[in-house]
Amino acid sequence: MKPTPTLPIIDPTPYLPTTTTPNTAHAGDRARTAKALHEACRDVGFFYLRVDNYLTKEELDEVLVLAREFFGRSKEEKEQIGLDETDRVRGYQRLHQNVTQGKADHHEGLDLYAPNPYPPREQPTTNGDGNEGRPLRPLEGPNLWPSKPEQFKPKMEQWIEKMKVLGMAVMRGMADGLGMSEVEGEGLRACVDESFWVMRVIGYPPLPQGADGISCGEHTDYGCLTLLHSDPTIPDSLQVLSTSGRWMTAFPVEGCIVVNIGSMWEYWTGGLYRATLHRVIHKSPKYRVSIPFFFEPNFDARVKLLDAARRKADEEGKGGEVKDLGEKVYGDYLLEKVGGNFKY
Ligand SMILES: O=C(O)CCC(=O)C(=O)O
Ligand SMILES: [Fe+2]
Repeated sequence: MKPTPTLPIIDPTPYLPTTTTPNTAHAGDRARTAKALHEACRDVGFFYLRVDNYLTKEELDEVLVLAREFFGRSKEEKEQIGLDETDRVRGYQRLHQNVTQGKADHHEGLDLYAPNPYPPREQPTTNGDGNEGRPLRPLEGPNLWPSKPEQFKPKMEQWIEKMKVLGMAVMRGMADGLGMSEVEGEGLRACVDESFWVMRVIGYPPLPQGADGISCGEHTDYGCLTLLHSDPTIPDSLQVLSTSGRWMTAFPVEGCIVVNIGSMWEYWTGGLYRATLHRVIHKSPKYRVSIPFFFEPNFDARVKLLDAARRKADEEGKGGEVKDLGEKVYGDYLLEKVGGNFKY
């Protein structure tokens, strides 16, 4: 018997763009989705998002197959696109190179980001031998793509485009869920319409037998929405901390991805919505792959308490729980965070 899902399942279809623009979904369907998003973000910070109306089974499967194929290639080949080859943030990270709270994680990965976020500046002076005179700043370099498997880059690029649209649809639903006016919704969307997205392709070898290890240490995500697609055949790896303080397993549900909200939503809602702690403990014998896509604010977005969040909290008798956490420029926050992520 299949276990009952521990998280709510939400259908974003009424907010997805359709061939008839704008989406002519029934207002009642939108309201149901918006309410479900609000409750999930307020109560758990995690939910399942139905994507089987939006992505074919083939699309869902092929990116995982390509990820698995990439990790199956030789160490030398993978290290050719290692983090050290560019801005020390984009690229391949070997097993144990990623660190969470000072401890090495038991996974390897490939990190991809939206293009260079910095305004153009003068070309670096050369140091006489034709080499550039200054190192790249973090995030300044190009993404490093594997040349094999050949379909990796084009298929992942298609996935990125699909996830951007999906992220925006969820943001529309969340704006309605908070009771935002049309103008307020526009304001929120203007903070994410050029999302400085991040995508990680992660490979988890099983933890050594008998070890009490952790594959990815407990953490909250930094940004806005994490859209996580992982191997549906591996039941019990991702764990989410429930409000009662117990770890619960977010096992994969067919036709769904797992979504959680990051710290930026805490700034937007003064803590009404929570970025929930989660971790990965992968013990089963099969190598696990997962592809979290982080739909983040624009690099220069100024994130601060939304009036709508205050109103909503007051309406629900939770006004006292909302704390103005000040303003964060998303890109600055990201740079603070990525600096501590790796052991070089
Ligand atoms: O691989 C997973 O299931 C989760 C990964 C994760 O939490 C992260 O990369 O932030
Ligand atoms: Fe995470």
